[in-house]
Amino acid sequence: MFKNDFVVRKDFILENRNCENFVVIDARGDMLKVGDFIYDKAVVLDWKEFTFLNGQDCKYVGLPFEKELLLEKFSKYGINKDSKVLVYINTTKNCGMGEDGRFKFLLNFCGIESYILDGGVNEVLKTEFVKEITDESMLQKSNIDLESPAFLEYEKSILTDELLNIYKNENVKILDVRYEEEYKGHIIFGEKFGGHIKGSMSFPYTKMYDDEGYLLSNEKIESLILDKGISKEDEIIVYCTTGIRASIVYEILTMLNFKVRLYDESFSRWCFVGEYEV
Ligand SMILES: O=S(=O)([O-])[S-]
Repeated sequence: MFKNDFVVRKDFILENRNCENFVVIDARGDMLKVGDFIYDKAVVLDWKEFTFLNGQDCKYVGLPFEKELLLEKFSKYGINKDSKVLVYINTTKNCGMGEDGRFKFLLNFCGIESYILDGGVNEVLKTEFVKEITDESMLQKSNIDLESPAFLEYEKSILTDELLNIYKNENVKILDVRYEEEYKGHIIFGEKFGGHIKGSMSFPYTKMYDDEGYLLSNEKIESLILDKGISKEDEIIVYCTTGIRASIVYEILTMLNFKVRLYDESFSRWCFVGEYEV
């Protein structure tokens, strides 16, 4: 079992259910469909609403908006600085893509206390506080913002220009966390080319989970990273296609005290400007 104060299971829901400032996000967003079950008091959110998506040749695509704007967007859903937020998605077995990590990343950035539900929807179902989406009117489409600029946040993220300067350094370890077939050249999510950043190593985010979609233990995940020849002194850069899968890897490796930054412009942008290989 993965142990961290910010990775919780169903008991956390039961303990906090009646707290006024407790908000549960179902991060499946636009992927939800009729017949799905959600936590009965869940706020359904889609990561795209909180992410810059409108850059030419994918420039800055995947970066968050600036903090004040994110706070304004979250506040429309009853989430503010005093909230205690739990995020869940489908387990990886059912195609969860790390959206829980993405929201945690964004909420941390805004200074909002946030937690990831290990086991995702499985754990929600165990609480029995669920409701079924019975018709289309219960589904909402996310409000995509194509006007606001990206926030170029350097502390947790690395931008393309810096990565171009350091990606060949020996102590910089770049992890491609997409599916292995994408690393090997298969295009699933529309990047310009197949393949991976030259010199990067494949570490599909799904490796962090067991068959039921629960995170492996701290020791197991740590040894998967150490086995790649990466130490706690190395600088790790994680990337995927738009920064979603990489966000959950970023969050978990940060909890394990690795030095990690997120390349959220991702392989989509790298294809236009950087060296790649198949
Ligand atoms: O998860 S993703 O951003 O690579 S589509």
